Amino acid sequence: MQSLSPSSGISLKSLIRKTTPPPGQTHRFDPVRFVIQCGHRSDSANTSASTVNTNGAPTSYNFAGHVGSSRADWQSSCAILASKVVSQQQDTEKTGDITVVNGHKTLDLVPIDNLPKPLTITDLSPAPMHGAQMRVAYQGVPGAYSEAAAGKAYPNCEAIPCDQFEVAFQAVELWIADRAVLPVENSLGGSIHRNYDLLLRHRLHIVGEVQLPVHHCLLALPGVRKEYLTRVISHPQALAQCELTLTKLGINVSREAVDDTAGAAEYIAANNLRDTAAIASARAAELYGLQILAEGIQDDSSNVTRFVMLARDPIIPRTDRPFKTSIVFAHDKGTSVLFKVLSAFAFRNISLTKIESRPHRNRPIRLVDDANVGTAKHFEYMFYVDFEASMADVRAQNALAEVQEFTSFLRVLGSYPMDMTPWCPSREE
Ligand SMILES: O=C(O)C(=O)C[C@]1(C(=O)O)C=C[C@@H](O)C=C1
Repeated sequence: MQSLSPSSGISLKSLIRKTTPPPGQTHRFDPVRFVIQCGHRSDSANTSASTVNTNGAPTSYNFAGHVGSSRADWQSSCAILASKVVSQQQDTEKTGDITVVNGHKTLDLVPIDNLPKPLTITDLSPAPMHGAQMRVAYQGVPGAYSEAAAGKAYPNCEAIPCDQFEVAFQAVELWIADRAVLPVENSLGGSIHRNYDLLLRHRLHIVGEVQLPVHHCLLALPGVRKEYLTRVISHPQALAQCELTLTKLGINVSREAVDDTAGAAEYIAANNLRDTAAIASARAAELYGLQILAEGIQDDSSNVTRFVMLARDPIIPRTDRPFKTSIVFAHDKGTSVLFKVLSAFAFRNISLTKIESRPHRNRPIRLVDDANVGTAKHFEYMFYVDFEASMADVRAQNALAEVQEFTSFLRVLGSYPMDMTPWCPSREE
């Protein structure tokens, strides 16, 4: 990955040069790719979601939905799935430059001049850039874990800092970046809900995943001691991941949320704050001239954040290595469909690796009237499921053909190689 140390001084203005996209590609995104609007059908066979990518090459997922044995057999064999809905953590909704979670106060970050500045919404004029080097958008400033994830996903990339997740999505859509690398879940802090919502709102495709061991440090200005601290600032996920350890260290001062971990370090350095510590990476300490007061302060030594890589076009799914597929679906009749959908995977021995539910923003409430007892108000959800199979695998195609029967909306977010990096939790990124 290209270094974003202060000496490199990449200016974001240079990222927005006016060039045209490569031949055969356009700025427009095909909203139908991998989106299947479906109704109920009695026959499940030969349903095909055939689409064309922007290079003109057909990308087709054929859902031939054949169910090989009786429904009663598989319904009983997968009954265990019914209780497996994952509980959710707090939302990390971002608004503008500032994050507010659980009443944490927010801060305005004062940037340091010689580091690349995060893209803002106003930088996003549709002015594409397409060079030989992969440009990868991430949320945060240099030294953020997301920057390390971008480097792990694309080792020789030019990492482009963005001030919001939304901006990273748009940077790819507008050809300012070739890929975005964004966190979706952490082993301690849970899901990054904002990115689930954005995955649905935008038309990018998941083309890969990286799992990054996250090794947090407590950083302060040189000479500052723990006793001087009146507050600890960081990304809300990082605060959540270190809560118990901070208490054990006797640091019972206020916690305040900012947009990203490295941004917290930058803020302390830029404002010469001697009463404030940041939770961030050792690389952030180096970049912003802070000392490490404590290392490895995450509540679990094997703390891992999973990031997804996003692109304008999907990759061709394969079967010669482990693949994962991510889908999102909803149903007009609410959550009763969930068990049926999950059983389509259980029946075919396809393991699920993640289930997430988010409010159905277009139709958040469903009213069910009963003349005798009144009106029930059910909340409506979008369900996100990751499963361990490639879309090139006939089992996955059959499972999705069946899912399509049970759902009113189904979209394949991507089918991509699983991160199979050998387990090395103590390694610092
Ligand atoms: O703030 C950062 O450094 C980030 O990259 C963001 C983020 C997150 O969104 O969860 C990524 C990894 C860590 O889990 C903590 C924070």
